[in-house]
Parts: sequence; structure tokens; C-alpha cells
Amino acid sequence: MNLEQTLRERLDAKTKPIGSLGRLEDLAVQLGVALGTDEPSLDHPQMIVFAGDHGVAAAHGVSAYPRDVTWQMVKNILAGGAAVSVLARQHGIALTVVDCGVDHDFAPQPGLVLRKVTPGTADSTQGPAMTAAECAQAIQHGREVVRALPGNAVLLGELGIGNTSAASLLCAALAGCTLDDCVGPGTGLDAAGVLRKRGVLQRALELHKHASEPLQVLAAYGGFEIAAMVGAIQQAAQERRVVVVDGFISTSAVLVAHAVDPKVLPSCVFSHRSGERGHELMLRHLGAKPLLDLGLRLGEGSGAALAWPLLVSACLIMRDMATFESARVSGKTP
Ligand SMILES: O=C(O)c1ccc[n+]([C@@H]2O[C@H](COP(=O)([O-])O)[C@@H](O)[C@H]2O)c1
Ligand SMILES: Cc1cc2nc[nH]c2cc1C
Repeated sequence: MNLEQTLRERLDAKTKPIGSLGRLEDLAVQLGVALGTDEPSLDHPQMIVFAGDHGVAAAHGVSAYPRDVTWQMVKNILAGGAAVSVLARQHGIALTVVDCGVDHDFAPQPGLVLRKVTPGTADSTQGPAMTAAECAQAIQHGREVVRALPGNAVLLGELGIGNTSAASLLCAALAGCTLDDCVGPGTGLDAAGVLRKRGVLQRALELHKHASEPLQVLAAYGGFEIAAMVGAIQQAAQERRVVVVDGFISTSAVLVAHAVDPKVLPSCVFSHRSGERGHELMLRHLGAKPLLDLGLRLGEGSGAALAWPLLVSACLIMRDMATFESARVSGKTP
């Protein structure tokens, strides 16, 4: 019997009608398989918020907010005032911010990993957002961040004005959808703004239409924080850690990691369906079912933090619930 069958049998022996805990049962089985044990338990969860600036946003105003919000929100997260700070604190999740290329000089401080690259990607309508070397370095940085942190669960968060543009382009290139299907308001563009954004992204897509390898596609569109998340996903899956994937932008990093190696997918739990147009298509491409549907479209890892207690519950159900035999409860009538 393989591990998945063992986990299903364990759940079926618990004091409940078969399958009555619904999606929580699938989650418990997924976590057991991802962690490689029939007694899954999550320890030292790490919320990692990857932050980066985007050349396409600087050059074309494809966001409803100014670029300075990226560095300002990094400071807000570190000061404990952002949504992800509040939610991580609520759930006892450690929080690290990684500067993957923000155009600001942050003072070294606890909880902040300083950047290793030049800040901000290049404008993807003019050339690749990053060179192949920069892309490889950003991926490596994401791997190193995960390797240095304890625990067996990584929650992905991100921050970067303009990064829904990069994520939409990755979606179009890797999930085979049209820009009409996957370009949305992001932080809150109006209908005219979305139309203009789509026009800008159409130019980038045309310029890089010959990019075919997943890492070539990633370098074409960026951003540095998405590339670092790709590395984080690869490292976490390799170390048999669980990866909690947040919204539209984190899922675009999974699209890339999956295109490189589909074996990362069983380690990924998708926290929620984002309100951003196109997330559904990404999830469908990956065959993924998100846990929550709350109309979230914030990013930062806020959805991952909100879904976290469900993962904890799934593990506790698998480990601690009594069986029909141990609790002397009558099983199903034959
Ligand atoms: O997580 C999501 O699904 C999501 C959807 C829309 C926007 N965001 C966040 O908003 C920022 C990107 O939006 P924009 O409009 O600047 O491309 C970035 O900081 C993301 O964390 C996040
Ligand atoms: C205020 C603000 C907070 C964010 N958090 C993640 N993306 C964001 C974008 C904005 C604009």
C-alpha cells in the first residue's frame, strides 16, 4: 500500500462517516504525502514576503498606485502594521521580508533579507526584464532564503507595484491564455486603465513571442520577486516542505516552477481564489483547487496566512482523532 492509500485508510477509520470532513480530508492526505509521513505535523511555519520593483510599472504606469508603495509597504510590514503582519502574528507564523530588488536602501534589521541584485527589473516592452544571469541569481537567492529558515512549511507572500503585469504575461505565455483573459485591475485600475495596461502588455508579449523555455519566459517578463519565489518553491519541494501559495502573483511563480518540473506541484497548497482576473485560469492549468474564496486580491501572503489554520486542523484530524475501534463507536452498517 502506498502512503496516499495508508493516509486515506487512516482517515476512513476515524469516528466520522466516510468522507464527511470533505476537502479537509484531501488536504490532510496531501500534507501527509508532501511531508512523507502518515503522522503529518507542521512546525515553525515561515511567511516569506518577496518584494521587487518593476521596470514596466515605472515606464508605463500600469498600476493604480505609485512605485514608492513597494518600499513603503516593506517598511510597514517590518513595523508590524500591514495585513500580513497582523495575520502572521495572529497565527504564530514567523515573518521574513526579502528585498529581491526594491529601489530603496533599507537599513539592515531583523526580519529583512537584503537584496543581492540591482533594484528594479528593466521594462519588458523594450527588452527582457532581466538577464539570464540575473534570473538565475534571483532564483538562487530564493533557494538560499528557504534553506536558511527552519520548519517544514513555507507560506509565499509578495509585494511589488506592477507585478500583476508580470504575472499576467507569465500566465499568457505559460498557461496559454489570451491577455483578455488574464489582464485585470490589479491594485484597482478602472476599465480604461485595464485597457491601457493590456495594450502595454500586448507589446511585451509580441516582443518576447519566441521565448519558449520557462526560464527564458521568466527572464523576459520578470520580476525579481517572482523569480525568487520560483527558487523558494523548488527548494521547499526538494526539502519536502509544504508550500502555501497565496494569490495571482505567487501562483504565477508556481506556473514557472511547474513548467520546469511538474513534481513541485504536490507540495503546493493553494490558499484562495484571487479576485484578480486570470487566477482561475492559472489554477485550472495547474489542476489546483484553492481552499478559500473570499474575494481577496491583496497579496503579501494574506490569503496564505488566513488559510493556515485549515492546514493545522487537517494535520490534527489525521493524528489525533479517535478511530471507531479506539472509541468503541459502531462502524457503518454492512
Ligand atoms: O494576490 C493577488 O491576487 C493580488 C492581486 C492584485 C494585486 N496584488 C498586489 O498588488 C500589487 C500589484 O498590483 P499592480 O496593480 O501594481 O500590478 C502587488 O503588491 C500585489 O501584492 C495582489
Ligand atoms: C497599499 C498597498 C498594499 C499592498 N500590499 C500588497 N500590495 C499592495 C499594494 C498597495 C497599493
